Amino acid sequence: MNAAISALAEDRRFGPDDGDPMDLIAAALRKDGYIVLPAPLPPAMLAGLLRHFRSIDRERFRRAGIGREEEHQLNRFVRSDEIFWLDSSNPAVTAYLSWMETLRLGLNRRLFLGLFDYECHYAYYDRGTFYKKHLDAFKGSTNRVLSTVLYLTPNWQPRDGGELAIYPPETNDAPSADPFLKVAPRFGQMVIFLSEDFPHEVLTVNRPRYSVTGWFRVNNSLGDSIDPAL
Ligand SMILES: O=C(O)CCC(=O)C(=O)O
Ligand SMILES: [Fe+2]
Repeated sequence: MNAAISALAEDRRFGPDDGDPMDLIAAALRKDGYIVLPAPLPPAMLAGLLRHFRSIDRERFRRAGIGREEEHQLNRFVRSDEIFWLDSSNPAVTAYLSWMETLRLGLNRRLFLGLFDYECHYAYYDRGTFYKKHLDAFKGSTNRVLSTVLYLTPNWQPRDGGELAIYPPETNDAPSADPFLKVAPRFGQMVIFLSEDFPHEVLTVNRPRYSVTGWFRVNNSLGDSIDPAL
């Protein structure tokens, strides 16, 4: 990854209303297509999110599927996490969504991405679960532009597994390569990457893993069809 940004990110916490960090995030996305931010959010927001996450009954989480709504299917060989879609009914989530909204506007201003909205869910990976190598978006067939993952696993240790392995964009010359980066799902760490460009994989988890996964989307509405669905 971009060494300068990584060093700066280690150094201090990023806040989107901090002019500079927003420039750095935009510059990294433009140049590399991804960025890892070790601790962008205030500790109180992280604590509030984890408290909310843990307060939700496991029965309210759904087995995650793959594919878009109409062809939504469960495939436990591909992914075995459970998810809970978020709305703004909880104060910690509202604070998080408002932080992401500031980021959305800042990135639009700098990168002209035309990001239209942000959708996100909690993801719970129990011991033994994983998400095999996949792309979050296929060119031309989705409105997901940027993927974000915020990790909320307290006291994560390397033996706990569940790293996010990120692969280089696939080309015809090099259809499959090794991952070039493994992101630790360490409490408070966030990764942002171009949804269409980077195949990625959640390695097998050895201890319950908590995260918030989300996507900035563009609005592809044409005529009568509203996409994203409201
Ligand atoms: O939790 C992660 O590290 C990535 C999750 C993911 O790839 C997804 O939900 O699409
Ligand atoms: Fe993904």
